[in-house]
Amino acid sequence: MISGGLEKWESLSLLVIGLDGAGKTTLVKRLNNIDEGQEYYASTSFLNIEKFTLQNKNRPCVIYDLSGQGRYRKSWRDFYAEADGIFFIVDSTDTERLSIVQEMLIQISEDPILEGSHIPFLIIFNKINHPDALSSKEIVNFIEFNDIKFRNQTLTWGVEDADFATGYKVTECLDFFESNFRIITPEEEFLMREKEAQI
Ligand SMILES: Nc1nc2c(ncn2[C@@H]2O[C@H](COP(=O)(O)OP(=O)(O)OP(=O)(O)O)[C@@H](O)[C@H]2O)c(=O)[nH]1
Ligand SMILES: [Mg+2]
Repeated sequence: MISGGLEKWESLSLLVIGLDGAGKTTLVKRLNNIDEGQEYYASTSFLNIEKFTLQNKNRPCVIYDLSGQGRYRKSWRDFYAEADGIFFIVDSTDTERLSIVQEMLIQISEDPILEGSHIPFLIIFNKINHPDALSSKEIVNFIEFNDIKFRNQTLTWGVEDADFATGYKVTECLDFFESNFRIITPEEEFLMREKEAQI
């Protein structure tokens, strides 16, 4: 049965965060190349909003590309509640700031706004083709990813390496989002309410 809930399906929100210089805007630019004719309708120094279309299901998506500069990082959380998925981009060559990356990820995994949330949260090790890049395995170990995952056990965590400058693994990153985002349909909501009433 087609439900009224489909309206919400029409546009998904993808939040892209990570330290300054990680490659967030590069990803957004690349998405626009992939999907020509995208309308650009807002950009400020803190927030760059673009539209693109998820290829597999032809579903429109709004991407929120936030600035990663220190003074803006506290404002990332203002966008968590509305996000259908989050990409956290890491510069794999920026070994000196991996401890800051770890700190930011710990904060996110403990953030009450994301408590109980099931949205996909993909950590992307970008610039992987650069000669100075650490391997994804090395970064996973350094940031103690298992410990981070343990702090929030409902989010749909994932890791991926990528190289947005060349387009390597862009599709895989989007596939992770597309396969794991989840919107509760009115039918599911109805069933959940029924279950609650029975308890
Ligand atoms: N070698 C290499 N360089 C990349 C890659 N992705 C991005 N860059 C470069 O890294 C620099 C920073 O990229 P941006 O996309 O502007 O970084 P950002 O995450 O948007 O940074 P802020 O907006 O400051 O938070 C640019 O010079 C990019 O060209 C990559 O995969 N490989
Ligand atoms: Mg940027």
